[in-house]
Amino acid sequence: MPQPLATRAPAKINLTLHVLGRRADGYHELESLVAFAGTGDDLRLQPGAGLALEVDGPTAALAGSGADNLVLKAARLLADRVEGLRLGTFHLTKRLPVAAGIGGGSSDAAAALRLLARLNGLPLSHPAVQDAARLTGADVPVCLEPKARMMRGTGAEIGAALDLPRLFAALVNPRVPVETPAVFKALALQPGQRLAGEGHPSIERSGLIDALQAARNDLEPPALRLQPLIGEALGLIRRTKGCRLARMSGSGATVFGLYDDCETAAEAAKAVRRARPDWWAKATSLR
Ligand SMILES: C[C@@](CO)(OP(=O)(O)O)[C@H](O)COP(=O)(O)OP(=O)(O)OC[C@H]1O[C@@H](n2ccc(N)nc2=O)[C@H](O)[C@@H]1O
Ligand SMILES: Nc1ncnc2c1ncn2[C@@H]1O[C@H](COP(=O)(O)OP(=O)(O)O)[C@@H](O)[C@H]1O
Repeated sequence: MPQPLATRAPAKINLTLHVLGRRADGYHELESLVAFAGTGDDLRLQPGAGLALEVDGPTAALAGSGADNLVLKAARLLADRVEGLRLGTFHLTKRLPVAAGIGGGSSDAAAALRLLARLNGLPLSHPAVQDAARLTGADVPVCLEPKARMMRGTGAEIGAALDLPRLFAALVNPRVPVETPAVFKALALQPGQRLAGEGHPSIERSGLIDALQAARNDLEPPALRLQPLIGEALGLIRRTKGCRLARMSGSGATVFGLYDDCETAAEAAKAVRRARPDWWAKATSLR
């Protein structure tokens, strides 16, 4: 039997997320600095006949293993574009909270495309891989090669990988799902409407946290209106010792705190777990 292939599907964190406006087709134009966490899901592919998916892990039931799992959606979209694509059985170990603003499903889909590309000798720059990523979901292209970079447009315009210093973070999710379309809808922009706001600060290696402080997540206010527990999570993170910045990722509900070193981030995650043992809290590095 051929050896299984394996890859990590790291959590995606939007360190910033500026909404520039809404396009005529209803999608929103974004400018977002995206980074990836040390924590994530794991995906294996056992090459073989047909396409199948098995899912286990703490959040498996929430992600589901049916045809609408983004792993299968991405694999099908690639198989539709590459004749004779070698497939097999995927095994997903699902740990990330679902519908959480950290792109777990998108990262899983991107991981599936990485494994299929490796199995079939396709570069990730291959048009079929790029198209399958874009058509699976707005966040999938940035997850294909998970390194910190700027993401623009609706998500398809991906900047070069950035050489940023490692950031130390605590991620907190109050275990309430927040649906991305509902948050964009609650922004209440009309098609064609632009959102006024300071431009995105330039991102450089030095003074990174200062630049992040000067930016924002425009989805935070509408998400907070829909799910007030996000405000509670932000308050809790903000009060942890050594917190340099507290912000929501993506469309929520996961929030993150940034710290100067990994011990302080670990202490913060511990403090959150003590205060809210029922929540998901994890210390991790971002890059
Ligand atoms: C908000 C972000 C920020 O990175 O992340 P998450 O909160 O999902 O992690 C992404 O833009 C989400 O990407 P993704 O979750 O892949 O979105 P999709 O499934 O393609 O789209 C879900 C819905 O969100 C809205 N949507 C998405 C992206 C975008 N630029 N404008 C939008 O208006 C649309 O209503 C769309 O129908
Ligand atoms: N592999 C997967 N992991 C998580 N969610 C998935 C997956 N496949 C499909 N989904 C569906 O995609 C939706 C968004 O999930 P997810 O990617 O976790 O959201 P977010 O990007 O907000 O963190 C959920 O409603 C979930 O049911």
